[in-house]
Amino acid sequence: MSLIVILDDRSTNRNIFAQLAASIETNAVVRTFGDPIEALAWIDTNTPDLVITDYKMPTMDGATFTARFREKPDCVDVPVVVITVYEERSFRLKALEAGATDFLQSPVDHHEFVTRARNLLKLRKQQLIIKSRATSLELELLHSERSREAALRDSSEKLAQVIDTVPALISATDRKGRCIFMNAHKAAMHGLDSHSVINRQMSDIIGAERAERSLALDQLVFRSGKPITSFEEEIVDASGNTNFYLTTKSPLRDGAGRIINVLTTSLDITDRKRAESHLLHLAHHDTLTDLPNRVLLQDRLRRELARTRRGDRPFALHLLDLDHFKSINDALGHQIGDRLLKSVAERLCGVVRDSDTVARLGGDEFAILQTRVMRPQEATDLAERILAALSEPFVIDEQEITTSASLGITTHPSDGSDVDLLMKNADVAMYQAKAAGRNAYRLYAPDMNVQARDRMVLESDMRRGLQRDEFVLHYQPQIDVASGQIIGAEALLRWQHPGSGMISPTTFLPLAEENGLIVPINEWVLREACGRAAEFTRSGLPPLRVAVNLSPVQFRKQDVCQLVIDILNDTKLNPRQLELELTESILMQNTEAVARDLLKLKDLGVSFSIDDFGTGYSSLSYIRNFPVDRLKIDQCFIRNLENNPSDAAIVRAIISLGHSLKLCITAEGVETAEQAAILRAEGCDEFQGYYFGRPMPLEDLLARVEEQNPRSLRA
Ligand SMILES: Nc1nc2c(ncn2[C@@H]2O[C@@H]3COP(=O)(O)O[C@H]4[C@@H](O)[C@H](n5cnc6c(=O)[nH]c(N)nc65)O[C@@H]4COP(=O)(O)O[C@H]3[C@H]2O)c(=O)[nH]1
Repeated sequence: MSLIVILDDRSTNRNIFAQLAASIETNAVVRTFGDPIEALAWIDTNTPDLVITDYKMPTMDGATFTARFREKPDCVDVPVVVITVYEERSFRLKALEAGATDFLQSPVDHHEFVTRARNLLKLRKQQLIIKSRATSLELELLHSERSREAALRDSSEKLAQVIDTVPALISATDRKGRCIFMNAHKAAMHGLDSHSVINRQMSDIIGAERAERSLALDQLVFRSGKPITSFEEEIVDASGNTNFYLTTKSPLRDGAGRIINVLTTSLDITDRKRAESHLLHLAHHDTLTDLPNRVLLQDRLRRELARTRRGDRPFALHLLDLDHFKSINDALGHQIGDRLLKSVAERLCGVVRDSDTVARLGGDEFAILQTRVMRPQEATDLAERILAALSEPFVIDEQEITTSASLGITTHPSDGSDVDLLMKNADVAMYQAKAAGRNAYRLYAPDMNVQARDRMVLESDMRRGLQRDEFVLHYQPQIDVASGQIIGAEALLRWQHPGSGMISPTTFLPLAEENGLIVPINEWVLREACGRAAEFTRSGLPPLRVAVNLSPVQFRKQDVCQLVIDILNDTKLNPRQLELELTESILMQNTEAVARDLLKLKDLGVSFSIDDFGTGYSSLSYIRNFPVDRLKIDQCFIRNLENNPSDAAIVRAIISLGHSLKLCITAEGVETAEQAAILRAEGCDEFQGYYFGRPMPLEDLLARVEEQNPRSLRA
C-alpha cells in the first residue's frame, strides 16, 4: 500500500490529481490538502510515500513547504514532486534546494503525472526495502559483533583455563627476562600463583641458575627468530623433587611480525624417562642378582680399554665358574640354586672395590672387572679373596651348602687389547683352573691357548671316535681272596686312536664329563660289557661278574635306571652278573632319586660298589641309605701299604667298618705279593691290581679264566 499526499489550494486540481494518483496502483491511498500548514500537521503523525504539491499557494509556496516537510523525521527520502507554472529556473532551483525530487509543468499532462508518480513510488519502495535491509544488516552486524566479542572473550577464558590445567609448564618472557605469562601449573610448581608472577624477573621465580640458562636460550630465539625444538631438562620443584621435561621455546610476534616474547613449553616426561631407564636397567642387568649382565660388562670393559689407551691404567678381568653348581641345582632344586647364586653375588660384591664391576654372565658364571691393577699380584690377591669368600659354607633354608669356584684371570694390556680377546683368554685360564682340580685360579699364559686348542681337537676326535667304533673295552680280573680264583672283571675303557694309538681314559674322560660326551660313551660301555658278558656265559663259560663304571654326569643327564633295564633286556645278561661302580659324588647328588633308582635295580639283582673309597667323603653313614654291596679301597692307600703305617691303619679301618655294615671289601691297585699278604691278613675279600693281572682284551681274560682250575669255576 502506498500513501500519496496531494497539496493544492485549488479544489479542482486536487480532485483531478487525486483521481490520477489513485489510478497509479490498485491499493494506493490518497490524502488531499488545500492548506500546507494543515498538511504539515498531518504529516507529523503520518509518513507519506509520495507528495505532490503545487508551487504557488497563498499561505506558503511549494519550496517552503518542501523544506519544512524535509525537516520531519522519516521524510528525508520521501519523493516530493512540485507542480509549477513558472518556467524560470530560479523557482526550480529554490524548490530543488528545499529538497524537491522532481517537477511537473502546469497544466499537467495526465499521462506524465501518472508515469512520474509511479516511477517515484517504485523508487521510494526500493529505497524503503534497501533501508530496511541496511537496518537489519546493521542489527545483524551489531549482534554478530557482540557475539563474536563474547565468543572471543569466552574462548580466551577457556584457553586460559585449558592452559592452566594442562600438565605442561607454560610461560612467556620478554626481552628483559620478565615473566609476562605463566600458567597455574608452572607457577604452582614454584610455589606461586599465576597472577603474582607477572612482570617479575624469571630469576626470582625459577631461581638464578635455571633462569640464566633459560634466558640465554630465550635470547637465542630473539636473535635467530627461530624456535628451539624439544630438548630434555631436569627441573627441581618447590618441594625438592626432580622431574624430567621436554622443553620447546618459540618466538611470539606482534601484528607487525616483530618478536616480542618467547614462549616456553615444557612437557613432563618423568614417567617416560623412568620407564626408559627401567628398560635400560633390565637390558643391562641380570634379573636374578641385579648385577650387570654380559652386555654391560662388555660396555664397561670397552670404556676401561678406552681410558687405558696409553696403558697407564691396567686392569684385570676375572672369569669365575662355580664348581659342581649343576649338581647342587639338581640335588636341592632350582629355588635353592637361585638363592645360592644370589648369595654368591653378594659375597663377590663384598670383596671388590666400588670402582670394580661384578657381573653375572649367565648360569653359574660370573665376571669381575678389577680396575687399576698396577701389579699382577693385586689380581691374584683378589682371586684369593674371592675363593676364600666362596669357600665359607652358605646357609640357605637351614641347609648348609658348600661350594667353590674356578677362576681365570686376564690382565690388560699384557693379555689382550680388545674385549673379545680378554674374555676368551680369561675363559682359557678358567678352564685351566678347572682342569687343575677346581677351587683354584689361573693367570692367563699364552701357552694356555695351545692347550685350549688341543682340547678342541680332542673333543672333535672323541665324537668321531664314537661314530667310528674306535673305543674298546679291556677287562681287569678281580680275584676272590679265599679261593684265589677270578670271580669278576672290571670293564675299563680304551680308545684306539687312529693316529695316537691306545689312549688311557684318564686322558679323555675328564673332558668327556665336561662336554657331556660321557653319556653316549658310557652307554656304549654298558651295552658292550653286558653284551660280551652275556655272550661268553652263553658259550658255556662260568658266569663272571662284570663291573662297569658310571659317571655322575649320567645321573644328571639321563634316566640311568631305565637305561640299565633296557640294556639288560636287550643283551639278556643275568642282572646278577652286573655290578655298577659308583663314585661317592653320585650318592651325594639328588640322593633320594638316586636311592630310588638303585633300589629298583637292586631288586632285579644288580649289585653296586663304591669306587675309590677313602678319597672322597668317606662317610659310611650315608652308605646305609643305599643298597651298596662292596667298597673298593682306593689304590692310593695300597701303594705304600708295606711302608706307611697310617695307610695300613686306614685300610684296616675301612675293612672293619665295611664288614660291620656287611659290605664286601675289594682292594684296588694291588701290585705286590706283600700288599696282597697284608690285605689278606686284614680280612680283605677281593683283590684287583697288576699283581693279579692288568686290564686286558676280553679274549685274554677268557683264556685266563679257562686256565685257572676250569672244573671248580664251572661247578
Ligand atoms: N698303577 C696301577 N694302576 C692300576 C692297578 N690296577 C688297576 N689299575 C688302574 O686303576 C684304574 C682302576 O679303575 P678306576 O679306579 O675305576 O678308575 C678308572 C675309572 O674311574 C675311569 N674309567 C675307566 N673306564 C671307564 C668307563 O668305562 N666309564 C667311566 N665312567 N669311567 C671309566 O678311568 C679311571 C682310570 O682307568 P684306567 O686308566 O683304566 O685305570 C684303571 C686301572 O688300569 C695297579 O695295580 N697299579
